[in-house]
Amino acid sequence: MSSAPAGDAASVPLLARTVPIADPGDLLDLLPRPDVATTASWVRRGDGLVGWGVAARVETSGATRMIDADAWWRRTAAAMVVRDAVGVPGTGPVAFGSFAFSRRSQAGGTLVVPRVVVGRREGRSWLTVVGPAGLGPTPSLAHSRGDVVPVTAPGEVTFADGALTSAQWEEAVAEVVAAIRAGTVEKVVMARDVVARTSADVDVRHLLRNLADQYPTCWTFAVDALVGATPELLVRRDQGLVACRVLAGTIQRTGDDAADLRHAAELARSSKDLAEHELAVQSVAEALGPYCSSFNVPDSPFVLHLPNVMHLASDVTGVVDRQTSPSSLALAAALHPTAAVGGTPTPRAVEVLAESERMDRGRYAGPVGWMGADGDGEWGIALRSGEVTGPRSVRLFAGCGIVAASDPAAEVRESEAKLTPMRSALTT
Ligand SMILES: C=C(O[C@H]1C=CC=C(C(=O)O)[C@@H]1O)C(=O)O
Repeated sequence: MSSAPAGDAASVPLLARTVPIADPGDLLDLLPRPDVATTASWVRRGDGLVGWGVAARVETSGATRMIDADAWWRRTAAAMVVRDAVGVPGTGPVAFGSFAFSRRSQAGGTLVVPRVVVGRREGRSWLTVVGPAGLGPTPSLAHSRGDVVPVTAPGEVTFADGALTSAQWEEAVAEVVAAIRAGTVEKVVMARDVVARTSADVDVRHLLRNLADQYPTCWTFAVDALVGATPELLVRRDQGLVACRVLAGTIQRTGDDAADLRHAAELARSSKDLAEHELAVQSVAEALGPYCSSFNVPDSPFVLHLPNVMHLASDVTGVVDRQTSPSSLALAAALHPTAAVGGTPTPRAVEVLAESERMDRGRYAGPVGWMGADGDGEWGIALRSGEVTGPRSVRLFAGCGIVAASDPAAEVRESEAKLTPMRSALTT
């Protein structure tokens, strides 16, 4: 684990000051600079948090990457001087994080405490500034933004195969279907990657703007060079309540509303998709059970409509157990990987996907989100996302739940539909 600059040995304590501000307009429009490494976002339907600059950060790795980050945050937040004049979830010091899908991945995990965070929740807006403790003027948004660099588009974009061509990936899916039919595993989520190259440098704000405009019901995120708009909430802990939005089972949109409504009804009745969905819901319920004093699992899923696809969705809710009181990140660690991104049974499915995909997923399909000093926070699953791997390159990912009834060619089409958000964020 490595941390900077407010690590354990920091001599000057950090001061986090939160002040109420007038409605600042669109949060994403406030981001002052194009740098992906120092820009943070977690925005849905205009509410959420954006941040920039780095007051403190930690890098973790291995099987304990989330638990180590959680412990670091507890120590770091406890050592901070906090002056919070707003006092709602998301005010005071906040850490944004993203974590690798696999404990074996080089990508490990990161928590970043931005220097500046602007938030909005249900009509209230605030500004938090984190820096070395000392007397200073009341934080102001204009001062905190500094010199604003205009947003730029990435120019010409070309897409190339990642680890596998789509034909090779289709073959790999067929082999996994055969393994499932032979009974060695029940469900495996198979992912693929595509590499985008741009003719101009990637400005993370351009991607965030397009994602938020096109997918307003998703959580538009940027943390440590990982960018996306996910429809799936791994876990939210908010004042003692826990919520998860579980997705599994997908059908593509056609653009014809009447046909899409018919397809939505078919999806809600499809035994293949309902079975796939049930495995995902069960995995969440089993992982959450020990941490909740009570929880509710809906009897049947609803159909979530997105511009590119429709999903079977279930909102699982609960009351967090007061005795253990795990933080939102500890809950994310307990839940990850759900059957919606790993498979069933999870340990075997994760082995199969690691062999079959022929790539390191990096932080795709890992937990991404934010957490406050009290442990409340929101962690999504980093789907419909890409990792900015260089000034002009982005690695895009998409995956599909494979069960015995899956058709490999249809899964290739589904993966293309799931790549659409990031492709069009780059090219629009
Ligand atoms: C793994 C992904 O989607 C998951 C989430 C929703 C529906 C899924 C499905 O129907 O296959 C996947 O389990 C992805 O978008 O990369």
